[in-house]
Amino acid sequence: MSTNPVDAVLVLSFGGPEAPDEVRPFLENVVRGRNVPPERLDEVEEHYHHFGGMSPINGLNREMIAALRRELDAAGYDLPVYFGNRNWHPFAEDTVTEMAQDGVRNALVFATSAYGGYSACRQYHEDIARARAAAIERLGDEALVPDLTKLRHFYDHPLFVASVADGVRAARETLDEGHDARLVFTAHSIPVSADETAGPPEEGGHRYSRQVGEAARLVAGEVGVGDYDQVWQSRSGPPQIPWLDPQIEDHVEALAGKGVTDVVVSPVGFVSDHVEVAFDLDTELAEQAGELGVRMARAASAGSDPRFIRMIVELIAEQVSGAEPRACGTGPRGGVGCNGTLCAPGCCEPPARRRPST
Ligand SMILES: CC1=C(CCC(=O)O)c2cc3nc(cc4[nH]c(cc5[nH]c(cc1n2)c(C)c5CCC(=O)O)c(CCC(=O)O)c4C)C(CCC(=O)O)=C3C
Ligand SMILES: [Fe+2]
Repeated sequence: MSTNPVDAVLVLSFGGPEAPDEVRPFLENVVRGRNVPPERLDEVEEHYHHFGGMSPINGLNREMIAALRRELDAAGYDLPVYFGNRNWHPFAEDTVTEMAQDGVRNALVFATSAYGGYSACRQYHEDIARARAAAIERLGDEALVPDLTKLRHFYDHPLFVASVADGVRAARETLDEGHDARLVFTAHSIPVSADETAGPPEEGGHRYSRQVGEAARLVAGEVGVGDYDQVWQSRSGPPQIPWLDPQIEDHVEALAGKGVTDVVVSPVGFVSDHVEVAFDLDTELAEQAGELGVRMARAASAGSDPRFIRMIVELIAEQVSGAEPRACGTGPRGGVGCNGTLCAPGCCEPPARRRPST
């Protein structure tokens, strides 16, 4: 923890290309050092070109930041909000250097993921450490570079749950048979081995899938649906490596086979309608559903709801003024670390780098 008062907020996200010639270099950044086959990359490149080489993610994050600035002002917090990414401009390295030059000493980091796990949490701690190291190298003085404390997981925050639930309610209204529609929650699949090591070792793993499951349960409860499904999407990596299943496309096919005609799909695993949502669900899955004769309504993700922005302010208040964390679930929670230290020792070990167990 820093001894300086909190003097800024950094919104840290995944990043996405904003022009056709940025797509390939962006993808190379995403998969650097990972086991993603080139054919998969070619396929994903096409998803981005489907939208003119432009991911909506940066624009959506800029809108989120503008709303957060207004909400912080309204709550009486005089904190500038910065924007940095893992995989594309504005890179976190450049933003943290700029923060140092602006005299920021102690910032809170809101990472755009609700969950634990290597991809959803630990990698953001790594981004923070890398960005600070770059700024220290460029400025030649560690004392100039701000301390950065990542805010906690928020998958069970009542305002997150309420935002996702409202999306489900609105989607249901667009279907004639909406109230009988099958409710399906979806989140990004990860390798089974990564889920096994998600969370601190003493917790026994599976923090990511347990938190996603809990978020789905809480949202279903809020909209009064007892019977729902929670599945996975956007699998990559070689087919012989197991990832969390079922995939949503297989699941919708199975539902159609059972005679289901109406489906509401809620992307509870994501905070905004970026390419994973706009292509994998709104384009590909919607087309498949149409061919199967299934009417599909995609629920909005949480990030577009004003209560989501109020939630970010509450997470900030937890750190600035010791406000009591609000949570409506019973699952494991973590996410907080300063300057890239992990939530707990050995938390969310990436499987590929795990030491041999002999
Ligand atoms: C858990 C999780 C989240 C949710 C948490 C969070 O939001 O942070 C997430 C979000 C996102 N994933 C995104 C895009 C991509 N993810 C990829 C690849 C991968 N994702 C993984 C996991 C996750 N991903 C994993 C285990 C891989 C395999 C390679 C690796 O281990 O890294 C690839 C490479 C090609 C492919 O394999 O599909 C792309 C292009 C975008 C941006 C979309 C846009 O540009 O609008 C966003 C928000
Ligand atoms: Fe991803």
